[in-house]
Amino acid sequence: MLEEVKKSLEASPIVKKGDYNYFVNPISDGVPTMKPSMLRELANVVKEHVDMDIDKIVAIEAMGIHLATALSLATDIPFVIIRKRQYGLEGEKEISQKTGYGSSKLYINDLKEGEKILLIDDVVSTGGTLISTLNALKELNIDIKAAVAVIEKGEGKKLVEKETGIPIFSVVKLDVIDGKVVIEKTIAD
Ligand SMILES: O=P(O)(O)OC[C@H]1O[C@H](OP(=O)(O)OP(=O)(O)O)[C@H](O)[C@@H]1O
Ligand code: HPA
Repeated sequence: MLEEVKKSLEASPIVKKGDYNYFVNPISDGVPTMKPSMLRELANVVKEHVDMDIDKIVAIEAMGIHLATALSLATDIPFVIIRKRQYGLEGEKEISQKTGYGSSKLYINDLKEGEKILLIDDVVSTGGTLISTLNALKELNIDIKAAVAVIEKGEGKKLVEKETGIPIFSVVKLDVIDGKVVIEKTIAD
């Protein structure tokens, strides 16, 4: 199980973004090409391990979108996207997002108080994105039933859990060591 995912991650090229070692992979970048079998397996793993008694899947642009789409098709649960584009719709909430290599704004729309959601993104690294997003969702009184970062890189997941009190489900834990992706564990181990 997850052999294809592990192989693909271990083959990831590493590029520098300043001092940050950024791995490039179909799950986190759509580059190189994503195989449907790998995307399907990831959606099924999340579906099997996470409580799907929710009203909506919520994805973070950009690289949560294909994961949310696959999960939505596997579960018939609708999804909404936290966008990097501002619409100015009534009730829109702006978030400031900071990663290990950049920052931007995110915009939450179409989530109602008390709605049961699963938040999904591709990677948790420094934890900056999930901390600001989960805290904003909490301020909106959204009922966060689960939070998923398919790939856990480094130690940021623990920080997110400490800062938000929300457990993060991840499928693969990895790090970049000596210019290579090293898999530390997967949910199947
Ligand atoms: O834990 P962190 O250090 O915050 O890193 C994780 C975030 O970094 C990436 O987003 P990014 O905004 O770079 O790009 P994307 O538009 O390609 O998803 C990734 O998709 C996560 O959202
Ligand atoms: N690779 C891909 N996506 C990411 C990374 C990375 O190293 N860090 C945060 N998002």
